Amino acid sequence: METGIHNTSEIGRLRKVLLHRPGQELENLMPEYLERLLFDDIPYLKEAQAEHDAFAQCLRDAGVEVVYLIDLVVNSLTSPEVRQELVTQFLKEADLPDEAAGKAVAEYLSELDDRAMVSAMMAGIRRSDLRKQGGRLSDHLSGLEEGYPFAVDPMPNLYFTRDPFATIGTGVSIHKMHTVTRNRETLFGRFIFEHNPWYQNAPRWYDRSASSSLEGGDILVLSPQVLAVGISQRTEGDSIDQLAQTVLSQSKTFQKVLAFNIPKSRSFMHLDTVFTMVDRDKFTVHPNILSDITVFVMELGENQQMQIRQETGRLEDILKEHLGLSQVTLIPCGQGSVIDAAREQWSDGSNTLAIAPGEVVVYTRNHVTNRSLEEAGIRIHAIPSAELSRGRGGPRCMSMPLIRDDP
Ligand SMILES: NC(=[NH2+])NCCC[C@H](N)C(=O)O
Repeated sequence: METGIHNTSEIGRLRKVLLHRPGQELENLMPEYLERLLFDDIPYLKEAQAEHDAFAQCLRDAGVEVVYLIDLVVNSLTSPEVRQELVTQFLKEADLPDEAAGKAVAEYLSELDDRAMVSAMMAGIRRSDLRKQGGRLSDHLSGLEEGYPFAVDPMPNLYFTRDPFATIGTGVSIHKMHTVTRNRETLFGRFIFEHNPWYQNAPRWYDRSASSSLEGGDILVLSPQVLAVGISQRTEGDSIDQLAQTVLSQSKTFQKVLAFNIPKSRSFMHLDTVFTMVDRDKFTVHPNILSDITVFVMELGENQQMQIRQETGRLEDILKEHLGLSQVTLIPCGQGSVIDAAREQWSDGSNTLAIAPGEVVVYTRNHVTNRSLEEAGIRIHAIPSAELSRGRGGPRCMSMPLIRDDP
């Protein structure tokens, strides 16, 4: 059955990709709340949008069809009942202080058309946006009180479409995110894969109702047979158990999951911040994971029981063994310099997006790593990122492949 999804590798020619153009949610970032909202500074929206438009155009120039998250969500609102269901669940997850606030936000949203409503859900709702109710003076003072100025938090990380859900083969895993702020984003994925006519037939490999966290930056489709998943700051072992059991037992092609144990730190938040695939036998890596990395090899035995064995060694040898490669090229971030690796990994020098075998999108700012890629025979498309980088994500983070050619 056609599911609208076909993603069997990291490097097959990219045909269709999901992006989110940063919106007013970035104008609702405040210094005192940056940490909770997972940002390290406040991007200048106009420039961030210009940089993101350059990213989208770079993909279009390469023949990739770009679709935007807001369009998929709006096209999922196929009836007034579905729209109401989204509003109801959105309000439940908005951490509203009381019933009156819920009514005020519901009234505010009810006055908007579908597109404006979804945009407001993404951007966050300022208390000053809400029309004052009632004839009491106290109702009109609420906006003047000290205190938290938002009725509903913004979702500033939405432009990192890699993470809330992930396409794997012809299906999708919809995630439970490590943080509350990002878990709200996965509600849009639920509605797309439940109601959007293009995608509602996609098999589910994971669901946002799960109890343990899984994020898409930790999932790499290394081949039609092999998935890599990071055990990271954001993704728990229990989640990988569940994902591996479902994918290996229900998909028609995947045979193995490699669970890589990586440092649990903010700068190494996902596997794709330290490791991405740029060609059939070439990878970018952070020097810290080149050797003595531990991987758990997960396969189903004859009785469909999961069999797990632990391997520790050089990443190169692990990849050769499990991908059946005679040789592997590992391209170190920052050309292996401790200083340049630290600097460029922080601005996602390892976080490349392959648009075809040996052809990747990178940030111009990571010039040391970019030079390594070119010296290894990789064709790079460098895009500006002065503002986009402030969210701590790169070209791979900012994209979710919907259709790729097989590798
Ligand atoms: N796949 C990735 N590396 N995503 C990066 C996401 C960055 C975002 N600020 C967060 O902390 O979640």
